[in-house]
Amino acid sequence: MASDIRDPIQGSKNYKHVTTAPIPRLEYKDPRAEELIQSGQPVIITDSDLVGSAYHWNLDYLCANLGNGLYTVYTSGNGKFKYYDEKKVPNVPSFQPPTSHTDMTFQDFASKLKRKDNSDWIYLQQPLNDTVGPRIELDFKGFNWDFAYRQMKRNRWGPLTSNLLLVGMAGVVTPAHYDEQENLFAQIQGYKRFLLFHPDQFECLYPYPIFHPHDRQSQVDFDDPDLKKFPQFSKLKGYEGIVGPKDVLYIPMYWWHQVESLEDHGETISCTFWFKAAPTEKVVYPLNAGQKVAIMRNIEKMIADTLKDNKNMPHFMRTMVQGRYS
Ligand SMILES: CCC[C@@H](CC(=O)O)C(=O)C(=O)O
Ligand SMILES: [Zn+2]
Repeated sequence: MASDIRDPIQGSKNYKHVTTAPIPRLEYKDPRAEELIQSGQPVIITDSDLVGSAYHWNLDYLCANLGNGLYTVYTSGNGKFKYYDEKKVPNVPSFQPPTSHTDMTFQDFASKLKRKDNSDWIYLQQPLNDTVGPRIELDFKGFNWDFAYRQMKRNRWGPLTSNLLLVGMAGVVTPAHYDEQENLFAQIQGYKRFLLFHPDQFECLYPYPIFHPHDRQSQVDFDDPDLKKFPQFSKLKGYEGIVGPKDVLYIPMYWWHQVESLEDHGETISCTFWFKAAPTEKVVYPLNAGQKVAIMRNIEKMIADTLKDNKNMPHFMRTMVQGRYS
C-alpha cells in the first residue's frame, strides 16, 4: 500500500528526551473515534467532512473570496510563534515579545507568503467573521455543523467560541502549551506534526507563572532543553501524529500540544472549532489531571491577586512547600 506521510512509520523530527506513541488515527465512520472523544482522548479522524465544504480552499481562492477584511498576521524571527497575552505584559516589565503582529488584507498576506525573499516567518491567525466574502460564507455554512454540535452535546461541552483560520508558512512552529477549551482541529491544506501530552505531564513541561504573558506556555525549548533548570523534561512522554487534508484532530482541553507545519509541503491552512469547557456539576474523586491543573491555576491566581506584587510570589510559593512536602 502506498505509504502516506501521515503514517507513523514515516518517523518524525526526533526531539531528544521526548518519547511518543502514535496518536490513534480512525476513519470518520468508525464509532471508536467518537468514543475516544467521549473519553477525553485525542484522536485523528480521517476522511472527515467537518470542513468538507472548504477542502477547495487554497491561497488563490482565499485571496479571491475572503473579501478585504483585515487579518492578524504574526511575524517571528525564528519560526516559533509562542503565544503571549498582551494584557499580562505589564506584570513582567522585562518581557520581550517573541513575535510582532500587524493587521493586513489577506491579499497582502498572500503576496508576502509568495515572496521568496522572506527573512521573517509569518503566520496568519484570525477568527472567521462576517467580513468574509459570500463564497466563503457559503463554504462556512456548509461545514458539517451536525457533527460539531453532536460532539458538543454528547460531551457536554460549553458553547462554540470561535473558528480560528490558520494559514502558516511551511516550517512555522507553535511551541508547547495547553488551552482551556476543547478543540476540534480541522486540517484543510498542507501537513502539521502534532506532539500531544496528557495534562499529567504538567510536571515535565514547567509552564510560566500564571501572571506571566506566556501563561499556559511551556518554558522548555524543545530544540534546546535546559535540563538543569527543567530536569523532569527528560521524562516527558506523549503522542505524535501528522494531520493532513481531511483530517480532524480532537485536542482535549488541558492537553499540551506543540505544532509544526512540515517544512517541505508548502503553506498550511487549518480551521479550529474551540468549545468552552463542560460545566462541572458534581466533583467526582479521584480528581483527574485536568481538574488538578484547574485547581493549581485557581490557587496560583488567588495568591498572586492577594500578594499584589508578583515579586513576592517565588518566596511565598517556596516557603509554602519547602521542606514540608518534599
Ligand atoms: C493559535 C492556535 C495555533 C494552533 C497550533 C497550530 O496550528 O499552529 C493551536 O495551538 C490550537 O489550535 O490550539
Ligand atoms: Zn493550542
